Amino acid sequence: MIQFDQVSKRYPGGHEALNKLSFHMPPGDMRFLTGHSGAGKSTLLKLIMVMERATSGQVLIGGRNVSKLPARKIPELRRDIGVVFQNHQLLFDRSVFDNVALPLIIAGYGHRDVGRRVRAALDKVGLLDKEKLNPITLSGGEQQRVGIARAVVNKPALLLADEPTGNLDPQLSAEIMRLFEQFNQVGVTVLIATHDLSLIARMPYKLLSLRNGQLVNAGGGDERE
Ligand SMILES: Nc1ncnc2c1ncn2[C@@H]1O[C@H](COP(=O)(O)OP(=O)(O)OP(=O)(O)O)[C@@H](O)[C@H]1O
Repeated sequence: MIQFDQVSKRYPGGHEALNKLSFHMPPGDMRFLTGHSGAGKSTLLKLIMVMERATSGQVLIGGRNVSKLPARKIPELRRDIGVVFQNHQLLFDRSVFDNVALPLIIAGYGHRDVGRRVRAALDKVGLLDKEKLNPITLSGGEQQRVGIARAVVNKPALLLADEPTGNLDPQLSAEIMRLFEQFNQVGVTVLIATHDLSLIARMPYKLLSLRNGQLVNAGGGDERE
């Protein structure tokens, strides 16, 4: 599903954020991406979403080499990738329903399909009864669940998350992780960048650990094994 071959990323200004990174994550896998602040976690996720381009090496997503993907093909790729951010980036001038519906409306789904899919996504994250509310009235954990519903409403094969529990207490963080596990159990490939080592210590998933732009567990194995 995700394959990096000797991928380096140098930002303008000369900083090398990633250095000859190689790993393979098969479809249906769930992994945590860890590393110190500035290690390159967000850069790695941005290369998968083609928000940034590799300076050298190849990034393959679902067998497609996205390093050279023409700009006009990027929206099609992104439709198959759900993304969850730490600050969830919800729009506070519209309802929970409308926030979750946004990716479907952009993709051109009809009214009936939108309603069906949005309610299915809200049901999965336990927020079906909150669809009419403005997300500003929800708790931090609930807002993050709206963000997750929006990320999965398109039924993406790949779900990426960048510090999705950064603002949440340990109990809410564990609930959010359980949601990611549920999506993984139905076949979604899941990659979660996190600083929260205590949260993931008891979870049975492999780590991709970065240090200064390099994998410290090269080959994609689990450094805890
Ligand atoms: N647009 C950019 N221009 C220049 N340098 C950048 C840019 N984005 C990131 N960097 C640099 O690349 C390195 C890796 O950054 P990145 O955001 O990938 O790290 P991270 O592991 O996600 O860190 P954090 O946990 O703090 O979010 C850092 O040194 C950062 O300053």
